[in-house]
Amino acid sequence: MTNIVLFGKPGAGKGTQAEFLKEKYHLTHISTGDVFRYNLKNDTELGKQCKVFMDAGDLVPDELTTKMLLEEINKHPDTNGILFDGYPRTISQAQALDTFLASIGSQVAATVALEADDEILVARLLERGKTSGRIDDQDEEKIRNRYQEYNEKTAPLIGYYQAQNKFHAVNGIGTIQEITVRLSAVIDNL
Ligand SMILES: Nc1ncnc2c1ncn2[C@@H]1O[C@H](COP(=O)(O)OP(=O)(O)O)[C@@H](O)[C@H]1O
Repeated sequence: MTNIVLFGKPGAGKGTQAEFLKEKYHLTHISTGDVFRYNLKNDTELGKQCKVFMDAGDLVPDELTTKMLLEEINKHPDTNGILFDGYPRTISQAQALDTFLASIGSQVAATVALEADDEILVARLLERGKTSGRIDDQDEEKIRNRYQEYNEKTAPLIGYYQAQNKFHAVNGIGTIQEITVRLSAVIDNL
């Protein structure tokens, strides 16, 4: 299994790039944001539990998120590898992922980060909010809160993966195709 973590701030383009990478490398794409939104839309028990956090731009508690993530992974026992998009977002989630993957004889092969300036990303999200219907993309204050969550809770993962020699950063500014090429160069070298 080649498991890859796609890393980056909100709006960095993880979802867009995941669509290309999953085809190219035959990976199973798991987006925690997409799974949460699906549950919100369908008003499931999980959806009810995560709504208040998501609407505010806060992270959903680790326990709930990790339980959901492991259920998603278990749906694909024969996968070639998983492309994680939006998980892990905290050190505790990264540890839970490492423990789980080790228990099935696997590991994270690499974390690939899309880098971009905050101001460009905030503008991108506000633009996306005009058409996506996502409540968390329509209000600048909620967007700023997501960046604060990122800086406090998610940014420490850079050091976590650097310590394992698994962190690779690419420039996230350019055309979609240019960025796919940059990400592919990292993955091809693994
Ligand atoms: N790994 C996670 N841990 C906690 N909350 C998460 C996680 N992944 C997604 N969420 C929740 O879902 C929301 C949207 O996720 P996502 O679409 O990945 O966001 P973004 O576009 O901000 O990167 C987050 O703001 C958060 O509330």
